[in-house]
Formats: sequence, C-alpha cells, structure tokens
Amino acid sequence: MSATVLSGRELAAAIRTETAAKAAGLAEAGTPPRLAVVVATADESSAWYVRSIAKAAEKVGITCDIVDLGGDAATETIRTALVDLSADDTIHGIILQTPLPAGAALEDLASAIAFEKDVDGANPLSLGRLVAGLPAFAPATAEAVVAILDHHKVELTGRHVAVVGRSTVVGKPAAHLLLDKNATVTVCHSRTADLPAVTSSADVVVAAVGRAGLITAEYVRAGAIVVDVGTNPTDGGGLAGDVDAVSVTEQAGGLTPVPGGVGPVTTALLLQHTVRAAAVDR
Ligand SMILES: Nc1nc(=O)c2c([nH]1)NC[C@@H]1CN(c3ccc(C(=O)N[C@@H](CCC(=O)O)C(=O)O)cc3)C=[N+]21
Repeated sequence: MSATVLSGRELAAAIRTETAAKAAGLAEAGTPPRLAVVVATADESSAWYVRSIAKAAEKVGITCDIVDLGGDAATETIRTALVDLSADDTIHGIILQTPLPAGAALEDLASAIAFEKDVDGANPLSLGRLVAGLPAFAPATAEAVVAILDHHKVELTGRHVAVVGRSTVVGKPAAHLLLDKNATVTVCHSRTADLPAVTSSADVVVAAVGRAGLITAEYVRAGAIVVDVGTNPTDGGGLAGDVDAVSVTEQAGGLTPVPGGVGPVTTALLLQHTVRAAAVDR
C-alpha cells in the first residue's frame, strides 16, 4: 500500500484565483497591491522561493520588488531597508527572507517591519498576537501546513500532531495554529529523546527540520498523515523534503509531496496576505 498524495497545487491555484480577483479590484480602485521581498542571503532554497514569489505575483497582478542587499549585508543596512519600506505608502507587504547573514537575527530585525505590512508574520508583535488568538498575519509556511490538511479534510480535533522543528518561521507558529484546530500538539527538536518513538505515536507528523530525508518509515505510525515542509537543495539543483518519501509512503496514510505540496500553498498564501494588507484602511 502506498500513501495518498496530498497535493498542494489545486489549493494554491484556488487561492491565486481569489487573490487575482481582489488584486484587480484594488488596482481599479487606485491601490495596485505591491509586495517587497528583502533578500540578504545567497541561500539556494531562498533564491528559488524569491523567483517563485516574483513569478506568481506577476501572474495575479501584484507588483513585486526584490530588494537584494547581498549575502553579507550589515544588520543596520537591513534594518534601514525595512524601516524605509514600512514608511512607503505604495508598499503593502514586506517579507524578509531567511536565512540571514551571520550576526543578524530575524527575531530582532523583524520588529522593523510595520505590523500592517508583516505578511509573513515575522514581527514579534504578529507572533504574539497569533499566540493570543488576535488578528495578525501568520507565517505563510506555518499557515500552509494547516491549510493543506484542511483542504484534504484531515480531522485535527482531538488528534495527536507531532511537529518536528521549532523554528520561529515554521515549527513554533505551526504548533499554535494546530492547537487552535484543537489538536494535541507535541513539538519535537534536535534534543528530543527517542524522536521516532514520539513521532510514531502521532496521528499527524509535520516535518520542518531542514534535513533531507530525516523522516523514514520508522518515524511514522501505520496510516498516519505526514506533512513535509522541507525544501532542502539537492546537488542536482532540485529540492528534497525532510521526508524520505520512498520509505514513508509504505507506512503513511497520506503524504504531502515535495515539490507540489506545502511549497506552492506557501507562495499563494503570501500573495493572499499582500492583497489583504492592501485592502485595509485605504
Ligand atoms: N522569511 C521566510 N519565509 C519563508 O517562508 C521562507 C524563507 N524566509 N526563506 C526560504 C524558505 C524556502 N521557502 C520555500 C517556499 C516554497 C517553495 C516551493 O514552492 N517549492 C516548490 C519546488 C520547486 C522545485 O522543485 O524546485 C514546491 O514545493 O513545489 C520552496 C521554498 C520558503 N522560505
């Protein structure tokens, strides 16, 4: 038996269609939506994401400015760029790509992104409001995890979800969004003792560690749902997930693919957030 493939492509297309309609309405009303992507890394996975945001934005009618500060940009250079974009009335959304140059911390810099323009939910204010259940943009990748499960009608109430990874961009916010869906959430990480024992007791496993192929069949209970958030660059120029799909598909009930799973939904949600940001108080 092999696991059902839980694709993200159809959901992503539906989000883009809805977003394109809203973008057209905003442009007609004199507020063409505009997103700034601030890049200060030479990381390949990030470069791929930036190109995909730019392409998808153009297709749905959002202007996308790539502000490339170089992989060795100083913290203050990045902060100044974020402050300037925050003050620019023609910009509605701002995303700061990770990873950042050595010495720069997202948790610190993201405070310079105006809350209303924080479409990837990186500002600690957005994260705090997310935890408190108040309106804020959630980090797009974390939201994509919940959206893809919802799209494929995976029940979360009362289920045990193991999130592997505790990053500020994915693991931690995803855990809170899953809690809001009434799941019982265990957050695992590199220091978790006997990780396979923990994950194989879960109904749903969310892999967000950034290590290609870490999750094998041994980590998964028969019939469990596995969400692969990994986007690890491979030698051949492709992307590999955190899940060893060949191994896990024999054990899991459902598995999100890489490519074509969480990734496209992430990009679509970022654009959806941008039109929402453009629609507010203008
Ligand atoms: N602040 C911040 N937020 C992020 O969300 C963030 C980031 N920084 N830095 C870089 C990583 C990477 N990332 C990806 C998202 C989608 C795909 C994606 O759509 N990938 C295609 C695969 C394309 C291929 O096969 O090459 C897919 O999954 O179908 C990839 C990578 C978001 N990231």
